[in-house]
Amino acid sequence: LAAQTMKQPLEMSSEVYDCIVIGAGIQGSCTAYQLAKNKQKTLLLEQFVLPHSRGSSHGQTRVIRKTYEEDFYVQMMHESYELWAQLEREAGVELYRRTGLLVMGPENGEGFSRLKATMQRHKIPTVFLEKQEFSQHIPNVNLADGNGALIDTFAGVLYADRALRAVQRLFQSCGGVIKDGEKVIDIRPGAEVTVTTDSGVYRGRSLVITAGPWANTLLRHTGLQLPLKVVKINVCYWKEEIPGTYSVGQSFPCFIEMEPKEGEYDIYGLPSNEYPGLMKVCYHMGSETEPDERDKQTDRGDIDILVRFVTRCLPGLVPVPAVVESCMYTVTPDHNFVLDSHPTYGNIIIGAGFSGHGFKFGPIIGKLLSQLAMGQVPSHDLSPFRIQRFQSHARSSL
Ligand SMILES: Cc1cc2nc3c(=O)[nH]c(=O)nc-3n(C[C@H](O)[C@H](O)[C@H](O)COP(=O)(O)OP(=O)(O)OC[C@H]3O[C@@H](n4cnc5c(N)ncnc54)[C@H](O)[C@@H]3O)c2cc1C
Ligand SMILES: O=C(O)[C@@H]1CCCCN1
Repeated sequence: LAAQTMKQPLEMSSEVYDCIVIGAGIQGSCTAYQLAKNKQKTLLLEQFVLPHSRGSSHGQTRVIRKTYEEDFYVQMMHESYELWAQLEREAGVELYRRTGLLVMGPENGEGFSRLKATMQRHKIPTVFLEKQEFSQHIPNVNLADGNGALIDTFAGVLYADRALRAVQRLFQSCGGVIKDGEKVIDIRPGAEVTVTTDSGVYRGRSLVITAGPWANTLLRHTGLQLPLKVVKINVCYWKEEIPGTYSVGQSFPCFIEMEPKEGEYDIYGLPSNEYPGLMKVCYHMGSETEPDERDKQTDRGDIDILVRFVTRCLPGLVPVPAVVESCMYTVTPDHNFVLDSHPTYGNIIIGAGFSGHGFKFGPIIGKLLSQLAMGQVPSHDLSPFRIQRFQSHARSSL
């Protein structure tokens, strides 16, 4: 009996991978695919059995847009759109549906003005709507007094779950190995990084950590902690009084309401599509949570804000959420991503802190992290995403 219950030592695989990627969310899966495409022998490790709904990449839809205030995001999105189209061709599935994105925000506010200026500077196809023509273009939406409105005409919806599956399949078809249901429990840095899971030991010449809400849990093994806040998002679906009013079929766009009230975060919505008769409208922030105990977080303050917004602005919806699902954001202090090598170990690459807006960048982030892992010069300027910025932030606030 004693022999039966005795734990076997974990076996070290004789194989040395060019790269090991931890975390098979959208960022890790896209990175692994780029590496395999570049003939790198790549292992993708995932703690849960795939597919799962415990991280940040599950659910049927995400917004894709170029509507950003910052030039660097617009520049990355130019290429990301091309890479999504390439993925659609390679996988033979539709991943993007063009719907347009309506942005409403305080007309003379800083954020909305900056957004308008960036759109014009980059010549993004945009329609600027005057107050008096708004309801003719966008029926069943009340534009708040003092708000301006614009439409990014190439924005739309990404089919998220389908995209994740497609990328993982493409990775495997290039010879990549996925081991799911294997949780990484230790990382030993070195010229060859040793990664221990609950069922095996693996070695890689480089390591990419794309662990979403668990980034800091893993980084602890490397002596690094980032200022990341994990929040639970209540993903709310609202019933249409008349089914189809806000649907993709009726060409209703995605929308963002910037800063609905001073001190509040954005509210955004996607046309009804995945659940016929239900429209997704969410608050762009949530309450802090432990990633392993997400559903212990039961704060509904965000839902109260949404009920007020829906009542005021979307009169064709029943102002009580009909379905509430859960997801998590991993938020940095400036809401910009972390895309960098580890400050001490150059062959450990980190993709983290996607702050609730990273899905649309998946393919370009995959390309950039794979370039870092292969020791190449990244093809976009990564200075806004450096870990170093947090140190100067801390110092300047002293
Ligand atoms: C409600 C909601 C709405 C959003 N809307 C949009 C949108 O409209 N547009 C947009 O662009 N973005 C949007 N986002 C953001 C986007 O979905 C995320 O930025 C993106 O999914 C982050 O992906 P990730 O791969 O970093 O994280 P994750 O998907 O969480 O992947 C990390 C993976 O690492 C695994 N892992 C962690 N620890 C270990 C370990 N020890 N061993 C093995 N595996 C491990 C996890 O299980 C997980 O699968 C939204 C997010 C949410 C939650
Ligand atoms: O990334 C996006 O586009 C969505 C909508 C706006 C808020 C963040 N999430």
